[in-house]
Amino acid sequence: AQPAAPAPISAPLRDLEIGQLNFLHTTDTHGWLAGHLQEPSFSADWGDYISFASRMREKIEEQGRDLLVIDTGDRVEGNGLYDSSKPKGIYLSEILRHQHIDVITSGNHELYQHNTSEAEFLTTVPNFRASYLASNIDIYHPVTSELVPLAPRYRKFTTKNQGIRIVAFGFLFNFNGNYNNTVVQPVEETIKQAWFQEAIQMTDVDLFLIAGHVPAHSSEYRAIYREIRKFRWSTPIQFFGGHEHIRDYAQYDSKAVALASGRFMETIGFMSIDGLSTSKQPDTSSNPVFKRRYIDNNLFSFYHHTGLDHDSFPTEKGRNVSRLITDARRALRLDTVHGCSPRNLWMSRVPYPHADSIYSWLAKEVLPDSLKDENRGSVPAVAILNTGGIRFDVFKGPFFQDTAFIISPFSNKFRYVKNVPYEKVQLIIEVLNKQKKVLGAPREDVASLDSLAPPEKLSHSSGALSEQESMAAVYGVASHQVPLISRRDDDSIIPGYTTKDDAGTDGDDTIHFPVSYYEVPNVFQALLSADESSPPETVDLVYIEFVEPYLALAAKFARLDADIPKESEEYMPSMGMTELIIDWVQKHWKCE
Ligand SMILES: Nc1ccn([C@@H]2O[C@H](COP(=O)(O)O)[C@@H](O)[C@H]2O)c(=O)n1
Repeated sequence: AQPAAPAPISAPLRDLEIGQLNFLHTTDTHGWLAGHLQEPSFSADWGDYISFASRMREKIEEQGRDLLVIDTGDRVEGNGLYDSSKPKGIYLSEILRHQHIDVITSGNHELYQHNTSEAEFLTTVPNFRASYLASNIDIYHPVTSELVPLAPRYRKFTTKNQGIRIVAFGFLFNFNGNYNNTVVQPVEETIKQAWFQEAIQMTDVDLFLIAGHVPAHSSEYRAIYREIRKFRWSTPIQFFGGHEHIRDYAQYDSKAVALASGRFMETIGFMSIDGLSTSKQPDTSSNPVFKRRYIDNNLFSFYHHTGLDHDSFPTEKGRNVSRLITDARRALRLDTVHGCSPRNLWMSRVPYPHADSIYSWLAKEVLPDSLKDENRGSVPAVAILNTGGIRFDVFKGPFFQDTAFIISPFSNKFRYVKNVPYEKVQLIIEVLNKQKKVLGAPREDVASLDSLAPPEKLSHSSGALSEQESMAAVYGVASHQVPLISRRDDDSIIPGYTTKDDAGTDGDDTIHFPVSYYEVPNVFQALLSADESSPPETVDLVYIEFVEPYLALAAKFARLDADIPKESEEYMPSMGMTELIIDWVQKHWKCE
């Protein structure tokens, strides 16, 4: 773990059930390779994970069984370790590559920017060679400009000890917010292609392995499942997914399941399968048994599951990688303290608006104080920001350089349109928050207004949680994420994930009591340079650039006669959201 990481807190644990074939799974790590330095439950780093995978492999292989390691993308954007270097990501790929990964795929965040997908193509794909799969992503080659697959479409391999014959794929959900140097083919089209048809109709396959940056419960995975079942009605299928940042498990039939393993290095997903046919014992009538576990990413859990301790657990490679992370964090000055937060500020543990909501803090304090374009003098303005642009909570106490990138990693700029009636702005906000879809939207990604909000909200609208569970979540019953820990006086149980999935309520390795979850709107607004007692007649409509396509459609819906992409200009060009927050904290949150 990192020198500054808090020690994990002991808690009651459920064991892992080792099978014939076992998996460790990460997804949506978003640069959190140092682990969580303010949360004991998630305080292990990528070096510890390397030791964990290696020790688990030793334990499993001693029994003649197999272990595969999977990562399903969104490794970038979301933490100072990735976002604060110039250029972004110069330390991350070197740290990542030391983990042995058997199947690795791309997420949407690897494709938002031109240079991110090129770095993927030129560095991460070669680093992981045959393990990187891209079944539905192409890239314009940086040198030849030819459209080529980002990585191989699929891979057939046989496991080392058991001889399990696997055909593996690597998918991305139907994403179209990518920069124009990549092409993401819709999953439903990809599965009609000859290469996919040939791959799923191969004989001598004991398991189809679908890794992807795709929610466990999703139309994309259902389409793949149906296509495979048309030809292979009884071959076991193991899906690994992500994107919604939740722990989730879907049972498609008795031989086909999907696991999603959370976000931000909070969770190491574990799966085991028993009863598979193998090259040594081909038996098509096998009845596999699937077991899943969501491991809290901390050393207490790792020691328990490996049966090792402080001295026997770490591997040399793991220790070296932890050191690499420490060095990178030092070079990036991520421990620099800009101020001290007087209270916790939550994304979804309190409703919005609320005195302890991070969005209320931004809307009422940070933006009115700091978002000002000198060229606009005292013209009143309303700023519209998507809640999904804010990625994490702020904890009471030191506000580090890293904290700024953790809560606001994206390099989105502000833009504005002049002279917009205040009433129209309010109508636009209502459309963005209340309408499920903007009517007549020309592009699928733009149509889904849920993409403006944090990804966890998607699981509520996509049905990963039942309506009842979703309501329970909104009313603060279901758990979602864990803030700074305080033990309940009466017992050893600490707050944390209490996941409910298709297999029940026993998935989490650590037994927790739940924390509350409230749904947030898609966008929130801040009134700038205005007398709050009476609303202005017209305002500058300021917005964070990620919302532009959605805003343009909502504006049409609200009958605002303006072509927003064409008529808008940069607002306060010198500052992005991250710098603005740092600046505000330095001025307002002195440490005592
Ligand atoms: N430049 C960006 C990129 C993304 N967002 C927000 O993040 C969401 C996607 O994140 P996932 O981890 O779910 O893939 C996206 O829908 C936006 O809400 C952003 O604000 N700016």
